[in-house]
Parts: sequence; structure tokens; C-alpha cells
Amino acid sequence: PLKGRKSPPVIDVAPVWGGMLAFLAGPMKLMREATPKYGEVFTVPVFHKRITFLIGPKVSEFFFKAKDTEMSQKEVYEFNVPTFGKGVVFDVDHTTRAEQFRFFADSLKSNRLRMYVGMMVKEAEDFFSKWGDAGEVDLLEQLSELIVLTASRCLLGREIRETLYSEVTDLVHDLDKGMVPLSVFFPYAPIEAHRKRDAARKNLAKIFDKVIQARRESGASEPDVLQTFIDARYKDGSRLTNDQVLGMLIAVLFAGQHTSSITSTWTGLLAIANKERVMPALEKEQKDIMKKHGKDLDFDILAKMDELHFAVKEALRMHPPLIMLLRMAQVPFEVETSTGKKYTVPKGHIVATSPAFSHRLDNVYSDPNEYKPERFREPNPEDKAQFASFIGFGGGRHGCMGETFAYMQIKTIWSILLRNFEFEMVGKVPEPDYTGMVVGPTAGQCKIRYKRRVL
Ligand code: HEM
Repeated sequence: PLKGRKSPPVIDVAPVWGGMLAFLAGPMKLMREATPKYGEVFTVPVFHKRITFLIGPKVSEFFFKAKDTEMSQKEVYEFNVPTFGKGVVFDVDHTTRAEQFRFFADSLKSNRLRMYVGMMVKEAEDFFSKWGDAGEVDLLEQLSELIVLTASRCLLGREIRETLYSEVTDLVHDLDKGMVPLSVFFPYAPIEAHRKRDAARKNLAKIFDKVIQARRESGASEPDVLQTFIDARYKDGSRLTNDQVLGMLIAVLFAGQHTSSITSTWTGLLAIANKERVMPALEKEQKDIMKKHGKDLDFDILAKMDELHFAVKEALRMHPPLIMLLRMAQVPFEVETSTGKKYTVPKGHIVATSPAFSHRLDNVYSDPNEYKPERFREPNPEDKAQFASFIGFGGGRHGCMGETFAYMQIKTIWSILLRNFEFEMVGKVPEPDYTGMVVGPTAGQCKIRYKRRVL
């Protein structure tokens, strides 16, 4: 009970099962139907739990600006513990987690990114040099493969990329397939996918134990994320165990892998599907940059590619791979809507905001269902009007730490592709597959045709 305060409206569904059924029918459908009726804030009862949705920039701002002591991630993302491992991220107290997030931030700082970009360029050039003069490819399959190769090099390190690649990728695959929708509610349910996940986690620990030990003993220092975790020190001088180093690596790998392959695929599909309108600006930018800086790519040159940046950002606006972000209210939490209504979200509610739904609001974006990269151009980029208009990378204190890494990687890929190939669609732009944990274009429907050329 909230004395003297008003809790959000609860959507009108049949008791016990109604909320669960509405939720299972798909959160996008639920939000589409509930928002016109209940407004920016409403609660869905799912069994004994209550999920309160915060829709649109005004109320989402409260979500992103909340402190961890007000809205916490641990309770809602704890299902990752068997995958990441013990003693890291969602398996530790707030203070330890804050220190570990400092380790993530250090591993993704711009001086480190400058080193990673060289590796991204090399991996992408080698990869596309194997494409023929003309042909058809499934973009999602190809770019996922390339991103695994790049992640192995930049995150997991030279030893894995050069000698243990296929063994480690198979294990990471089992770890990945071990995260199914059921895992969110029952992460330890005795199912085959979880059994394989646990076996893979153990085998990865054995491999990494040897690699990390060898680095610790030889004093070798490599330019990768693994090294930053080996070198990391808590404020009291202690360091991560080998298993925790692996846990941190898995967490970064999982944060960046599907999100980046999906976003690079949508960027290509949408730019190619709208090529008459979109490609001229992208190609001109590449030509201008090559004229000025030659053919090389590095951190600073990629940072100059604004048009390409907008093309990626617009793909992410239309199709953010993380369609819902979650927290748990730790205290009664007040929010105010754009029309000045005040609600208090009760303690214990799960709180959700949705990049996928918010990015299509027509009071925030003009023609929200159109792919229009130019909407982000100065002087009046559409996302800058309000704090939480663009939330594909989240925002506030838990905003994505890999944002620049992701842009660098995706821009490397598309810069190389634009300079060396022309494209056309084979079929239509696929629909998003909402059954996935990370939502991407429907697998098997991302075919494009390419022809080699020099821009
Ligand atoms: C296009 C690619 C990516 C997208 C769309 C994306 C999206 C997001 C989002 C929405 C969040 C916030 C989650 C929340 O508030 O609950 C987040 C957090 C995070 N991301 Fe990314 N991400 C991407 C790539 C990456 C990459 C490549 C890395 C690392 C190399 C990374 C590392 C992280 C980390 C460490 C966090 C946690 C930040 C925190 O909780 O303080 N991400 N990401």
C-alpha cells in the first residue's frame, strides 16, 4: 500500500493467467494495445509478479537516471549467472559490481579501442577478400561469423584466435544456445540446453586457466580485453581469479556479439533496400574520405564517417536488438508523465522500458516506420529533443559501455563493403524474429546479391 500516493493503473486482464497470456502473446503487442488505453505508465500482473512499463522518453528518463539502490539490475538479470560464472557481475554485491564495471570501462577506453580497430580492419579485410567477384550471401550468417572472429581477436586474445579458435567457438556456441527463454525464469532447470551450457562453461574454464596462467607466468602483455582483466586490481589491491577473468570476458562477449551482428545486418539490409535514397550519401562520404586520407582505416578516420554513423544508428532505432530493458524497484519510485500525471511504482515491481516500442513513437520521430538516416543530421537531430528518445544503447548510469566499440566494428565492416562491392536485395527486408532473446532479422531471410567493384 502506498499511503497518499497513486500506483500505476493495472491493465484489465483475466485474473491469474490473463497477464501472463498477454505477456506471452508478445510484449510489443501488449504495449501497442495498452499504451493508447492506459498511457505512458501501466502495470501488468504476471502470476505473483508485477511488471510496470514506462513508455516514451519522459518516463523512461526516470528509469535511466535511477540509482542502483532505487532500481536494480541484479534481480532481473541474475539468470545470466550460470553462463557468466560465479563471483562476477550479477553474482556479487553492489560495491564489487561497481568495481568490476570499472574494469569493463577500462577495457573499452578509447586508447584501447584504437588498438582494437587495427584488428577489426584486418579481420574484415581478410574475411571479405574471400568473397568472389559476384554472388549471393546471407548477410546475417556472414556478419555473425566475422563478428565472432573479431571478438575472438579483440576480446579473447591472440592464443584463442590463432590456435584454439574452433574449440573455443564450439564451446561458446553451447554456452549461447544454453540461454533460452525458459532460462530467464528457471536458469537451473534440468534441460539438455542447460546441461550442455554447464559442460561448456567448465571446459572453457580449463582452457582459459592455462592461457591466463601462461600470461601471468611469462609476464607477456597483449593488446586485448583479456589482458585488461588479468591486470585489473580492486581498490584493496586484490585481483580477479582466473575463473572470474573468464566470467568477465563471457559477459562482454555476450553483451556485444549478437547485438553487433544484428545491427550490422539491419544496416546493410535497410541501406540496400532503400539504395536509391540512401546509398549516394554513403558512397560520396567514402569517396571523399579516401581522397583525403587514402585507403587506410583507423579510429580517427572511422570517426569522421558521419553518414555511415547515421545509417547504423537509424538501423538501431528501427530494430534495437534489446527490445526490453529491465530493473527491479528497490524502493517506492516516483515517475511523472509528459502530461504531468504522477505515479509511484511500488517496491518489488519489475520495471520495463522498451527501445523497440519507444523508437517508433510518432511524437518523437517523423515517419517512424521509414528508414531515414538523415533524421540524425545536425542542426536538429530528432533524437536530441529529449534525454531518452534514443535508447538503443540504453542510457544513464548503465548505458552501453561498448557503444564506441560497436560503432567502430560496424563502420569498419560497412566502410570496407561500400568501397569494394555494390549490392542488391534478393528478397524483401525480413521481419524481426521476436522469439529470440536478442531480436534480429528472421534467420535464413537475409540474402543479398553482391558484385565486386572499386568505388
Ligand atoms: C550494436 C551493438 C550493441 C547494442 C545495441 C548494445 C546495447 C546495450 C544496451 C541497451 C545496454 C543497457 C542494458 C540495460 O540498461 O539494461 C548495454 C549495456 C552494456 N553493453 Fe552494450 N550493446 C552493444 C554492443 C556492445 C559491445 C560491443 C560491448 C562490449 C564490447 C557492450 C558492452 C556492454 C556493457 C559492459 C554493458 C553494461 C553497462 C552497465 O550495465 O553499466 N555492448 N548495451
